[in-house]
Order: sequence, then structure tokens, then C-alpha cells
Amino acid sequence: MAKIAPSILSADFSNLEQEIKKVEDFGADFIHIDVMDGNFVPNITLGPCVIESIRKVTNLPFDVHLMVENPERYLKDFAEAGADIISFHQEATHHVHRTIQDIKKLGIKAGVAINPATPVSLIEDILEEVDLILVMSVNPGFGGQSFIKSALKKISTLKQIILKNNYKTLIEVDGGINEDNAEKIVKAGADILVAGSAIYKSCDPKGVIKKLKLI
Ligand SMILES: O=C(CO)[C@@H](O)[C@H](O)COP(=O)(O)O
Ligand SMILES: [Co+2]
Repeated sequence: MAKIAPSILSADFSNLEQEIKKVEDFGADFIHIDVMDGNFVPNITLGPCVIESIRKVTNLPFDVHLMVENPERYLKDFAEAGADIISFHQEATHHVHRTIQDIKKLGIKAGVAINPATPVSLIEDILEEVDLILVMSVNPGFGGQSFIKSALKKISTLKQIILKNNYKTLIEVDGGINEDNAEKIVKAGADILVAGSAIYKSCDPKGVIKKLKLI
């Protein structure tokens, strides 16, 4: 059974407390928080002060997805604001291994995200070090895009390497996930599904979370 991480990027930002409590009541496992800097991606979202505020409204773990250049500059700020997992992009720093170690030194979990065009081979050497790999199934920057099918092959390749080597690394998949394609994604090897618009833009978010959790 996959764990579900609703992305608040598609939530009503004027009412974040209720939007977070709602998905917690409906059985969400994490809150996925998309941080965009207008540089690594062509969109700007939120920073540590918003995370610090919403930290008070839920006990769910905060899964912070950094879509920022040189993420190493902000790790301490996000950890202090309440992140439980920080994932940064392989493409956004020269120092992937060092950045993983720096996140772990802050006492939280470390994830590495890869864009649709980034091959698994580029993160194979750090797989054992990292708590999760965040496979992007859309180009990062916006919610509500369509799932890129080539992610499925990437997920199964990753899963085979993880199983073969007995690594503990989890696979999280992010972008364009809905009730229609979730089964294929979990079959390919996903452990955590991020869903933004499929949950927050639905008239039955409770039903969507329930269905995704049963896969
Ligand atoms: O990181 C991102 C987008 O860059 C995601 O977390 C999206 O927020 C997911 O939204 P949907 O594709 O599920 O609408
Ligand atoms: Co995300």
C-alpha cells in the first residue's frame, strides 16, 4: 500500500490551516510542501516562515520539496521551520553527496529529486545514502500537469537496484498522479504518491485519498 502526500500547492492558500487539517482527517500520511525560487523553476511559492506557521496546525510529517538553486544555503532554515524530510534536486547543486550529509546532520531525512530528463544512473552512487528518491513525473514548477509516462520505467529501474542491493531507500513519485494512473505507478515500485490537484481540486478529496491509499 502506498503512502499519500497531498501537495498543498493546489490548496486554497487563504485557508491553509483548514486545507491541511482536512487531508489529515482523510488519512494523508505526509504534507508535501513545494518550495520554488523563480530561478530553478519558473514559479515562486513559499519559504520557511510559512512552514513555521503551518507547523502549528498538524502533527503530520512535512515533506519539503526544494525546487531552488543551491539548496545547501537554506537547509538549516527549513529544518528549523519544521521540515521532517528535505528533498533537493540533483540538478540544482554541484554537491549532491555533501548536501545529503548536511541534511542528515540536521537530524532529519534526506531526499534527492530528479527531473524527467535526468537518468537514474546519475543518482545510483548516492542511493544507499539517501532516505528517498523523488522521481518527478512532470517538469517541476506547476501543479495540474499531465503525468510523463517515461517515469514508469525510471521507477522500476530504481526499484530493481534498491531491491537487489537491499537498500532502505523509498521511492516517491510527484506530478500528474490521479486515481486513473496511480495503480501503474505503485506497480512500478512507488512507495509514496504525491498528489496535488487530484486531491485539492476534487469535489470528493476524501474519496480520492481513500482510493489512492488502497492501491
Ligand atoms: O513539485 C510539484 C510541481 O513542481 C508537485 O508537487 C505538484 O504540486 C504536484 O501537483 P499535481 O501534478 O499533483 O497537480
Ligand atoms: Co513537489
